[in-house]
Amino acid sequence: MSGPALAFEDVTRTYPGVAAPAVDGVSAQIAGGSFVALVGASGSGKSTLLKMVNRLEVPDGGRVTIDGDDVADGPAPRLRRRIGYVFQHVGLFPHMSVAENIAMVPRLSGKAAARSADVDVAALLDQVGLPADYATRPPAALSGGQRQRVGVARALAGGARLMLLDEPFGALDPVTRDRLCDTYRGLHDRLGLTTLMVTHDMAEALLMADRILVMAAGRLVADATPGEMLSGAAGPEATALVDVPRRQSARLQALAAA
Ligand SMILES: Nc1ncnc2c1ncn2[C@@H]1O[C@H](COP(=O)(O)OP(=O)(O)OP(=O)(O)O)[C@@H](O)[C@H]1O
Repeated sequence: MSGPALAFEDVTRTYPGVAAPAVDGVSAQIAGGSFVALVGASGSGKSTLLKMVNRLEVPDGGRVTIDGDDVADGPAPRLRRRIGYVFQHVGLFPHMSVAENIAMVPRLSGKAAARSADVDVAALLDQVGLPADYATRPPAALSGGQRQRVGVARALAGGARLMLLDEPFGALDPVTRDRLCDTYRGLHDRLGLTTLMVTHDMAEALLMADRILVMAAGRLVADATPGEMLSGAAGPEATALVDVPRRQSARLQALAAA
């Protein structure tokens, strides 16, 4: 069974006091079980688009649906139970243990009596590649990469099958980042999740995602597979983004050959 389908239908969001819309008439269908990366220059509207899925932002026009249900219907906590959300500085509660942090989300999102004991913390830690005895540690006793792993475990704790990732690995060193990307892609496949991930790293998008959406000035300017992006078939904006890792790779190869 795969995660839910997600759809953006002509979605627009203009922040109060700002003339230009942050998101401007975006439409996209994301199939259940797919891994989609959202890329584009800083300020192009990626985070705003993502936040309209879990109602941290509300569209002025259009709608967002999950398996056909408008996210605007019903209480926000019920919606957020269906969605895992991981962002750059994952925001663990410092005075709680790792286990308490992981069990916190079901409680916040309204699932009655979800104490640490109700969530299989050891299994979740195992899924994100952390030893079970980390459960009793405070977040301060973890590295940045380990904290992000706990963030992923917490996002999965409520049983969500739709994951929104906003630069989840952005603050990590490249080696840790690479490992965590592998762990996460493995999890996505094993659990049959639907994932929408904002990233600034085009190489990461190309290597991790099934499909890449490119935003520029609030609009969707390309929607293509990594192969189409690399072949130049996805248009000039996409090609310009792909050229960055391509040039870096060529320079490295030249260095190695020198
Ligand atoms: N709360 C807000 N109030 C006013 N304007 C905002 C607010 N949040 C974002 N914006 C503006 O909306 C536009 C899109 O912002 P958004 O954070 O969605 O872009 P982004 O592509 O995720 O950027 P980045 O890659 O830098 O995180 C930007 O011009 C930004 O300044």
